[in-house]
Amino acid sequence: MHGGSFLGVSRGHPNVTEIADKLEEWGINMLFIIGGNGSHAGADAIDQICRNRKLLIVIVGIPKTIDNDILLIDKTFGFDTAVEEAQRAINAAYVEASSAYNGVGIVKLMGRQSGFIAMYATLASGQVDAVLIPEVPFEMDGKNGVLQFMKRRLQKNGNCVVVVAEGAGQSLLEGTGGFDASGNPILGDFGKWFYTQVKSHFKEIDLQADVKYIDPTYMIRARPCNSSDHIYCSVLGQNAVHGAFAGYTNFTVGLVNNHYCLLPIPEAIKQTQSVDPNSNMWHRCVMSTGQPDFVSSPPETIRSYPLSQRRASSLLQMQYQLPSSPTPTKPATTKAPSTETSSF
Ligand SMILES: Nc1ncnc2c1ncn2[C@@H]1O[C@H](COP(=O)(O)OP(=O)(O)OP(=O)(O)O)[C@@H](O)[C@H]1O
Ligand SMILES: O=P(O)(O)OC[C@H]1O[C@](O)(CO)[C@@H](O)[C@@H]1O
Repeated sequence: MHGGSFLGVSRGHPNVTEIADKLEEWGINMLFIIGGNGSHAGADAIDQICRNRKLLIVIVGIPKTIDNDILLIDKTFGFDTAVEEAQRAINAAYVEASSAYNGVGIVKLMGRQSGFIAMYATLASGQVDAVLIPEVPFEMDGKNGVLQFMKRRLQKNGNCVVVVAEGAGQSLLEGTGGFDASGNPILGDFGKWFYTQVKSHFKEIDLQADVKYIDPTYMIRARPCNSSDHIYCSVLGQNAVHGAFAGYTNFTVGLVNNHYCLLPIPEAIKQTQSVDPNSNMWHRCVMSTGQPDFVSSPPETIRSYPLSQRRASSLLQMQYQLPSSPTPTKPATTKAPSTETSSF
């Protein structure tokens, strides 16, 4: 087992009409497309052409991306491995930071528009002071800003580890305005920008700090898959073939609430799956770091009572479906929480 893809990867809009032409010319009657949102959009486009031409060609997607950003399915193939490797990078950052005097470790993780890798790796490591993802706005400066928080953590613990997702804080940067060959926006380099800001801020306030920046992104993506992903991938492959031989088309495969399912591609590509800041998982994540909302004015609905209560209350409300209350009360029974609507 090794990482990468022996089939090769593509960025850039292939000509879907030419693809359909070749399928027809070569008499291919099943096409399996492995990849993320873009690849599935391509699969959908090819399916449309095949339908228009009344070609009996089955088009199947297999969700493979470390980003885990495909709608409806619990996880994409590759995500689990990415989280495991990302957690190692966080551990390295923590070891460095905790060994240095006022050590600061900044770890950049992939995820263009979704912070799943950052969120899960943070949860898995338990060594993160703050995590910044694209879905959750934050401020750098001011008393509620990230920099003040980092200073407080340094004063309290003597070290601080911050995880930043690739797509975080784009509103704070000058956008590149460009797009890659596949049409994905080219992002500003938030990780490096953040590192520079942290360094110059501590210099400005005369706080001696040893700031290190770790960018393990391609090492994470290039890793051979772990055992869980290995099994998952095999089952996805088997289900893709079963579905194709059963005569379905324009579908993808995946775990949905822990059940293997076939899903229509048009539904799966309606939008990018992203971290829901109101989800149990994000709440678990911020509970584990203990980070506040890095904004000067939190949304109206949660402004009226303190952070500690707010977190407990929102967790209880979600898990036991209590009515909204500033002072959380104990649920009548302690039976297991009703099933969550999604694994996030
Ligand atoms: N609407 C579309 N029609 C046809 N092809 C598309 C479309 N969108 C994307 N593609 C093609 O699918 C391929 C993969 O797309 P993209 O580069 O966005 O990666 P992805 O599948 O989303 O996976 P990842 O985000 O993990 O890299 C590219 O060759 C891209 O041009
Ligand atoms: O190989 P490239 O073009 O640098 O792509 C990087 C992107 O690919 C991914 O690894 C997978 O979609 C993203 O997390 C990241 O933004």
